Amino acid sequence: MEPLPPWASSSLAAVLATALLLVTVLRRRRGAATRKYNLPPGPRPWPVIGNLDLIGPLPHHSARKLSARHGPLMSLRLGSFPAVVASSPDTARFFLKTRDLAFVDRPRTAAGRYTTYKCSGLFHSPYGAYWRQGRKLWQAELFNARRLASLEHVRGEEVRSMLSDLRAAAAVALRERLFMVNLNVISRMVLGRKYIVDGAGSPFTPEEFRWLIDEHFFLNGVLNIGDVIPWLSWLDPQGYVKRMKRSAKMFDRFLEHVLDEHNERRRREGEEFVAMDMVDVLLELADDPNREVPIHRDGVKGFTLDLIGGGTDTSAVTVEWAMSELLRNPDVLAKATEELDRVIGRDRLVAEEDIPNLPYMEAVVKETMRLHPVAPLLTPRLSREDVSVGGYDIPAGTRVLINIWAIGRDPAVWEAPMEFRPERFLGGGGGADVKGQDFELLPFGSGRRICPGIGLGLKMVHMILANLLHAFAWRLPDGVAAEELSMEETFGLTVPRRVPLEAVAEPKLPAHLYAVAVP
Ligand code: HEM
Repeated sequence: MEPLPPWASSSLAAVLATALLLVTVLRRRRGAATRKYNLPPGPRPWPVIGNLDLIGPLPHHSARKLSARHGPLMSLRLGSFPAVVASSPDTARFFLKTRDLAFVDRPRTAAGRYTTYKCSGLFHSPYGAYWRQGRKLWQAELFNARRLASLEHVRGEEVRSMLSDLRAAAAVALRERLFMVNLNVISRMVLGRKYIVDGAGSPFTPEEFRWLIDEHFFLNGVLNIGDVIPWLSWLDPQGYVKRMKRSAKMFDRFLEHVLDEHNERRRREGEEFVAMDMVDVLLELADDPNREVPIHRDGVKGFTLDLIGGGTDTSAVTVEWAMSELLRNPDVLAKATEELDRVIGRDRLVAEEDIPNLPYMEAVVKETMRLHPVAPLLTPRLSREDVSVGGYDIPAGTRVLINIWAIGRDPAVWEAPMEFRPERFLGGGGGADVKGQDFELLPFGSGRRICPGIGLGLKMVHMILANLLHAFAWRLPDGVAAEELSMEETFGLTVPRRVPLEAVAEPKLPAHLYAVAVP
């Protein structure tokens, strides 16, 4: 047996070893277990831990290696639960389109229970009337085209503010800037102001708030042993549940403060009240007595957390990967810059309405999402019923992982897949799209659970990346050769670079374009 992966502490390893021994002995006594289902091929599982020993710190890499041996539809056992991994466009299509409804549920996790009000946001919500209503409301009320357009000035102002800050810096660690610009945009769109910067009246200092957000992201991305081996959950061997309860309590204090402030304005303004941000909209929706399923205060807080969680890290991580690839591929960087000079000129910044006129930039974003999807295994689905495919059975209760990272690097699907070549998306209609219809490129997922923030996410990534390239000439710091730039990843709720990218930015536009007055 291989050594246990890093998620296993030594006390946990001792508990598991004892349990493993017991279960093995009991099994021998009972005789070989009868196999009811004809599962897809996969590695033989151990009692108790299943195949957890084969999952390393980068699960999408481990799964790809295993799939190369067992095939594009592979069985695994994750602790107590059966799982399948799809790693070809055809198998992805089967789960996300052909039988989407059978695989639309989510596994229950401690993070959903403790960090988002017993799964009252969309992300962790089980399939059912509450989730269906939530999706409709996101589409119709929060992310409709009119609302997104009406908040364009917020995105523009915050991007400008980031450019202004960058102008004062020489070598920059981009990640923090990218995280902050996205958080500021989301805060203003969702909460009405930038609580992390402008903490006035907030229960936390900006530093505490920043810590809280990091903790929330971290805890939503961990592999919590109690989720896969439920009878060990009472032990909380990694201490994650304790941390989840603590951060949830702190976040709740913050969200209560936000909701109180919003309700206070509604009371004060009475008939004159107009919803200014998404929390206002959510509170109005929660007040509607004709809702199919009531939205309680916890629901408003759960959706708000989803908006902050979904909208911050995803776009920041994508832009950091794009900048890394561009700095490693100077010819691609030169072509993207040339397009910006030609289409925008040097006397203004890039606006959202310019994006459709920048096909090379769009191709750079697609190519980044092919090689560096922020959620390489999408987010786990759960089968709601027994399903058969290609002569194999997938029992109800199976976790489904779609390895879009492996699909993006499959030589059977992509020519020279390891090369960063945006040109593959040019000509002939732009090649595959990212909106869930082309199963070789699924950075936002597909089907009923497709990312509901796709419109905002794409706007943010394009606006930030295009303006970074337009406003500055970029290079790696002295002594760092392009071909030596590390492209290692680290796994969590998203998959960012292991080592944050550092680069040197030299302003190239007239000084007045960097001047801002942001509220
Ligand atoms: C570059 C930006 C983004 C990327 C790459 C991305 C990617 C994803 C992916 C892969 C999923 C899982 C889809 C599936 O299981 O099939 C997802 C779900 C989700 N995303 Fe995004 N996302 C982005 C931006 C956003 C934004 C801006 C928001 C909201 C402000 C958001 C909110 C959500 C939510 C709430 C879900 C869960 C939906 C559900 O389970 O019904 N995302 N996203």
